[in-house]
Amino acid sequence: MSRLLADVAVTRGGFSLEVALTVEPGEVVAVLGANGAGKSTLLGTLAGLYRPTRDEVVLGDRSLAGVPVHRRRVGLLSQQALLFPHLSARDNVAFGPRAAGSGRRAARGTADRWLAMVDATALADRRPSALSGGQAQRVAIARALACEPELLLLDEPFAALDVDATPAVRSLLRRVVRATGVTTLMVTHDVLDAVVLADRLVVLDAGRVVETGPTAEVLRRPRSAFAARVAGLDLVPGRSCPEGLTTADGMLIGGIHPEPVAHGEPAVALFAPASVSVFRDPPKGSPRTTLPVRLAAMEPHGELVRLRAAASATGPGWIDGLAADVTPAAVAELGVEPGDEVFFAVKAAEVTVYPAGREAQGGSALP
Ligand SMILES: Nc1ncnc2c1ncn2[C@@H]1O[C@H](COP(=O)(O)OP(=O)(O)OP(=O)(O)O)[C@@H](O)[C@H]1O
Repeated sequence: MSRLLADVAVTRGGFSLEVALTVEPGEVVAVLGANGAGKSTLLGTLAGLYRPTRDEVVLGDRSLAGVPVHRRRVGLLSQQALLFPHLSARDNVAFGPRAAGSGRRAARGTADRWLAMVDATALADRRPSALSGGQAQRVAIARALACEPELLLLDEPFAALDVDATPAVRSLLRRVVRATGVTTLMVTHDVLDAVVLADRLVVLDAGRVVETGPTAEVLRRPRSAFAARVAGLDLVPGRSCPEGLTTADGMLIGGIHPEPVAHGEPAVALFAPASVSVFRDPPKGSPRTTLPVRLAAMEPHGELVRLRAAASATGPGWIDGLAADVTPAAVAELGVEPGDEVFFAVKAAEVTVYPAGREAQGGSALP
């Protein structure tokens, strides 16, 4: 098992990525971030596909600076299985061991072991055109691992699969990654991938790391707006104050401090959308924090309806994306629809205020 130590900088067109990260031996780290945050660029840089301006990458005891793609011992699995169409599943998996110098029989033996590992023994003689998307991706997993990579890079490995195939391939990938103990970095848009597979999350925003931590910790206590959205929580950035948190534009969000935080320090207020009440008029005499919002969208969310807020033209930008989960009956009673101006209200007892993470302080998550 190998540790990955990476400190890379790369530019693509007008975009710049600067990321330092460590993946411990055998650890699975998921990289999350909005579209265009630089996730694929990071993976491609580690795979050796781009020429970085800073290239300090150490895998195990080897520096990968300037090492070409095929000598890195890095396996890359992308959305599409990208199998060689003219080769059987077995020969696809045997291709890497053959290229690394194994004899034909030995490489086929290796391929058969890996196909068994991904429950694809029965598919060994099939060409890719005779495989379903999920079957092809299982073969692609076997092919990536048959090269015995020291680092496995997964670029949205389930994104091209249909919803029925995804859970089985996801749990299979979890099983083989854990069984092999291969150090793994995975890009995903799906929080479920992160929850099922990843020990730790790294959140990218505009080419920089804005948050990192153990998966459960980041989802329970996100410190960046993106991680909060992924975790299904509302997050308001600001600075800690005795009553809760003050936003950059001076609004007070009443909340409790479950752990000591120095007043005036960068902090985030977190609350669950289900604890937000929605009103057409500002509730009078209420001890709640009341936020004027414009309704951007309404969508089903389990038994509830999720109302998504957009900042009004004159209101603060941090309101954008806040959510309230209310019952269908409440929506009918309110008679609201997208575009309406309404009020979100939340009680101080439902809001927790945490110090903002060190990584987040340099990022865009804070004012
Ligand atoms: N071939 C290219 N030439 C120039 N710029 C590029 C190229 N590919 C990507 N970029 C830019 O690099 C930035 C990061 O792209 P990247 O694909 O790494 O983001 P991402 O986080 O993987 O996004 P997504 O979630 O949409 O896949 C984007 O702003 C994009 O416009």
